[in-house]
Order: sequence, then C-alpha cells, then structure tokens
Amino acid sequence: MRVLIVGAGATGGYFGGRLLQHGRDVTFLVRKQRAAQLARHGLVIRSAMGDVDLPAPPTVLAADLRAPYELILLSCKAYGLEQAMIDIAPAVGPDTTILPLLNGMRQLDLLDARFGANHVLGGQCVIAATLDEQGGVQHLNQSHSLTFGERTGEASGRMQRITSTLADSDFDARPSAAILQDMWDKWIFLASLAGITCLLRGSVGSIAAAPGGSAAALALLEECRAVAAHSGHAPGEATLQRARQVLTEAGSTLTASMLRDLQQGHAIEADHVIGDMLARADPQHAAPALLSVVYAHLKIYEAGRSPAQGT
Ligand SMILES: NC(=O)C1=CN([C@@H]2O[C@H](COP(=O)(O)OP(=O)(O)OC[C@H]3O[C@@H](n4cnc5c(N)ncnc54)[C@H](OP(=O)(O)O)[C@@H]3O)[C@@H](O)[C@H]2O)C=CC1
Ligand SMILES: CC(C)(CO)C(=O)C(=O)O
Repeated sequence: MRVLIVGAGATGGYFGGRLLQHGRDVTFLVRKQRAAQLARHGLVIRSAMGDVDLPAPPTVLAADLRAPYELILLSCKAYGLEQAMIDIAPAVGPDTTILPLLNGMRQLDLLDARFGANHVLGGQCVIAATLDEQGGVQHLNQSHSLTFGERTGEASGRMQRITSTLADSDFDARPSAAILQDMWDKWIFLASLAGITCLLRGSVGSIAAAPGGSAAALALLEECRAVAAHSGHAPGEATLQRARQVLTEAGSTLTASMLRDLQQGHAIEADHVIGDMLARADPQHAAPALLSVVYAHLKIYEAGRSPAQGT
C-alpha cells in the first residue's frame, strides 16, 4: 500500500518513521525547509519505545505530487489544513483513503466537503511528541496509539488493508468500530487538558498541587462533557472516570502539546480545539464559563504573536 504522510512533524514523523523502519512504502509530503532538514539530518526518533534513525526518508514536495496514493495520513496542524487540502489534491484518486490524525472533530467536515465523505476515515493518535531544534522527533511518553475506523463502524475491505499496513510497526495500531465516539472521548479530554494546562501554565501535577487547581480541571471537563452529550456523543462513565483521574493526578508531569507549542511561541490550534468545542455548546444554556475564559486567553496569546513568528 502506497502511503503519503502529510507533514514529517511530531506525529507524522513518529508514525511514518516507524512504518518506514518496518519496510512500508511511505513518502512524506514536506515543504522545502523540512525537506532540507531531513536530507541533512535524516529522520531521527528518540523514544523510550526504541530509537529510529533513517538517513534518507523518502520525501516529496507538493509541486511534484503526481499519482494518487492509496492512503494519506494527515498529520498537519488544524491551521495548516486548508493549505494541506490544496496540496494533497493531486494525490487523491478514486481509491484514496484519507486518515486524519488531528485533534478535534472539524477536520472531518472540512475534508468531507473538499474530497467527499467516502474518502475520509475517522482517526486519532495518542502520543506526546515534539520536534527538537534539528527536527528530530522526541517521543515524550510511552503512549503511541493510532486509532482509525469507518465512521459507519463497518469492517470494510479498506479497513482490512489499512490494518495490515499499520500492524506490526512498533506502535499500537487500533482499528475501531466506534471511531466517532473515540474521537469525541479524546477531544473532551484533550480540550480539558490543553485548556487547563495553557490557562494555568503548568503540568497536571503542578495544577493538582495548587489551591483549586484540580477543581478547575474537573469543571472544565464537565463543560466539555456537556458539549459532547449535546452533540450526541456523551462519554461512558468509565471514560469519564479515567479522564478525571488523569486530569487530577498528583505529581503527574503530563501537559498538552498545545502548552508545549505556546511555551515555544508557536502557533496553536485555539479555534479548532477550544473554539469549536465552545461553538458546539447547547445554545439554550449560558455559554460554558471556563471554556470561554480559556478561549479568550488563547486568542489573546494568538493576537500577541507577530506574523513573522510563523507556525
Ligand atoms: N504532538 C503531539 O504530541 C500530539 C499532536 N496531536 C495532534 O496532531 C496534529 C499534528 O500535530 P503535530 O504532529 O504535533 O504537529 P507538528 O507541527 O509537529 O507537525 C505538523 C507538520 O505538518 C507539516 N505540514 C503542514 N502543512 C503541510 C503541507 N501543506 N505540506 C507539507 N507539510 C505540511 C508541517 O511542516 P512545516 O514544518 O513545513 O510547517 C509540520 O512539520 C495536531 O492536530 C495535534 O493537535 C495529537 C496527539 C499528540
Ligand atoms: C491528549 C494528548 C496529550 C495525547 O495524545 C494530546 O493529544 C496532545 O497533547 O495534543
């Protein structure tokens, strides 16, 4: 199966690197700067789950995309999605499947509108990863799951082909018959984690140690839960219990990738992760207070960044 990974960033570089290491037919769609960086340093993954060193990972620039790929793994940030959809268009043929790994839900609507829902699977990844100064992928924890599925829940032929392509590559490839619920479950957790760690500028453990910290994290989770329920995707009790436990764990060093981006002065997915959650709240009730504060906080950060700071 020919696989195109859009972006050799933290997540794309990680999962694409692992697939390449296991002999899969993978090419990274990159821009000139990243192409030069990969040519100079190779694709390096530093991970407690095993390092990877690939001296010359296959890359392609958008201008050189010709034939369709069977699978496109989309691992750009939400603010790069419009451009990415333009760039991948030549790689999308009648039999192409697009598997987005972005956090949130809105990517599905945008991809459906651009390419047709029949081309788009649901997907998500659970990992903590970032790029270092030389473009190496630093895997920061021991989670590395990639979950994917037909939004109908069907065990289709393409699901079987993708499952065997992603299997046995030293990460947890998880086909799912309930991918929309999985994505919502992750989104409410992530929006709470990103929201509270960015607002209070600390890890889960430091927030838990501060007066009122865990109560604020739980209140934010409750607002997100209500949005999910209003959208027809209420999380199950076990999912909620786990989210509550992870968001309040004493001593935990967990943060969201959004906090890492913010601390490095990078662009953040404020509209996609928090703004869209807020937009889906039940209009019959008052706007969720904490989500509103988090969103305002992130928009002030965005407004203070100069355009020269890029992404
Ligand atoms: N990092 C993490 O731990 C996690 C991230 N996520 C989610 O995964 C998604 C991706 O995040 P992450 O991997 O961290 O992001 P990164 O910023 O590390 O990587 C995104 C990459 O996509 C590239 N890219 C964007 N648009 C294009 C394009 N048109 N053509 C070629 N390359 C492109 C960027 O390239 P360039 O450098 O040229 O801009 C960049 O290298 C986000 O939605 C995030 O929320 C989910 C779970 C964990
Ligand atoms: C939920 C978490 C921490 C793990 O995948 C994440 O998605 C992120 O940091 O963006």
